[in-house]
Amino acid sequence: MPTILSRNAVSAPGKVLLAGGYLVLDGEYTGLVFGLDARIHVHIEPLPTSSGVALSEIIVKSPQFREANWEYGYRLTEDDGGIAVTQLRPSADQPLLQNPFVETALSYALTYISQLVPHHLIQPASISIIADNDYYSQPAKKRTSTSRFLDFDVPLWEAHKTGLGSSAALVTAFTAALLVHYLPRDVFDLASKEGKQRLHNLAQTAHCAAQGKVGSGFDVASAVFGSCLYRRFSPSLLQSHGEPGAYAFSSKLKSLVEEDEGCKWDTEIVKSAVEVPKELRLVMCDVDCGSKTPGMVKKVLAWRKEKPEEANKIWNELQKRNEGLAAELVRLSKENAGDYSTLRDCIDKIRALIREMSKASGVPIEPEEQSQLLDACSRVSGVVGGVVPGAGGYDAIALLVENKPEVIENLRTILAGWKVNQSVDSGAVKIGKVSMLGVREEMEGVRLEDPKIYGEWVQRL
Ligand SMILES: Nc1ncnc2c1ncn2[C@@H]1O[C@H](COP(=O)(O)OP(=O)(O)OP(=O)(O)O)[C@@H](O)[C@H]1O
Ligand SMILES: C[C@@](O)(CCOP(=O)(O)O)CC(=O)O
Repeated sequence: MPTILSRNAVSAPGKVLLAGGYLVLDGEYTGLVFGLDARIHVHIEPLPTSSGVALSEIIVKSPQFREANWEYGYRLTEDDGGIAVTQLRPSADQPLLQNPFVETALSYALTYISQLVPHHLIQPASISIIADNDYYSQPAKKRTSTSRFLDFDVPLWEAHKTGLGSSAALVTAFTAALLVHYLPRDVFDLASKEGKQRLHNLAQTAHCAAQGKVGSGFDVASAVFGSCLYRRFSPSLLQSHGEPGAYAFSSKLKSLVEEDEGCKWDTEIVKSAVEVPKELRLVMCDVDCGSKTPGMVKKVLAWRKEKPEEANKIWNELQKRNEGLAAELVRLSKENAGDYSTLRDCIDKIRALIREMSKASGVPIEPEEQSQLLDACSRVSGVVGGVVPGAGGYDAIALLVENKPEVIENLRTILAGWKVNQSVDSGAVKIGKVSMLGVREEMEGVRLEDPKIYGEWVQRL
């Protein structure tokens, strides 16, 4: 039996953008983002060459899902082009199922690593991705399981994602696991401020490349740093580093990660501005309808470009109310006042402005059906209030509630029979069920994990 030299495991939290959706795309504004205690975990261990794999091969799998195995060959390219990653076909008769987030994160991380250690030290590895259950609406048959990590027993593309930011948490944890695995601690230390900053820069760059667009990056920032008040980086930072295999890509990526001259990241992360009083908790509810966020973003930005005065008046007022919400949460955390009337008023004013933006832009950010759901929840004793998080639409609601079992139970009763009707373009009506997720806010960002917690999910070689 080959000796396993070293195992490493890292996890990164999911996210909820409680305030600042759309505004956070513009560096003039901020977003209030909370990390969640639903994490994406990545376990990595050496793949002994005695297991019959090629000298430069990395195997990635998501054992909770079917057909979720990806095998990659990797090689150093010429002209400083970095590490080229090629997905290997398991067998001639099997289709090649790609995972752009895994493949891109692998290529970017190995390219950066190859700048810091000799190529021959980048040995074969086996990587397992394991997700906490709330990232996907688990099918009823799996609901009763007491296992911390469910076997979803479906391919990934059949899993209903719940909007907790799986790709951002995945790319962050995956990138961190590779850096921890291949770099000595005196070169990269995940626990250090510098280490987290370099991870942030690399994960943001890889995540944007994998998704093919440069969003605000709030989700990767909260995956790295945890709950924070977030101001985005300048999109121009990611305009000139090229792609793996291109001339000098490797040096450009290293400069971007290590913030050499001309590559300074202007992201602002303020942790102290974000707290939830210990008497309250965040409750996330998944609505299994679904809105197309990219289309909504495009339409809102088009409205702002066409009517800048109208839009900026709403956005500037929203920014003030969002800052007020964050400040009230911090005040309540310090004073333990127990009087949530001001907090409820902050939430109500933010919702009114979001509805005004919905009407002005013609985008259903807080559609009537979601307003009715939020109002019904807010009438439950102990519920302070709630919003449509992030881009809004029909996907989800986020509530701030008193952390008492009876409040959660009363809320669950209201939600059990609730249906959200979403009119779709064809005129049909999609009916969405509402389910309360088990997640709550968590302040901590990316962290090392004890590999033992994965038990049978990591098949020992
Ligand atoms: N457990 C997993 N294992 C491997 N890849 C995963 C896993 N979970 C998510 N992914 C990858 O992330 C992609 C989802 O990213 P996408 O940008 O579509 O949604 P998202 O906004 O990140 O998701 P969410 O709905 O969780 O907020 C999946 O298509 C898959 O490639
Ligand atoms: C609309 C936007 O501001 C937030 C989207 O948030 P979410 O993916 O709906 O949680 C887009 C972005 O910030 O990238």
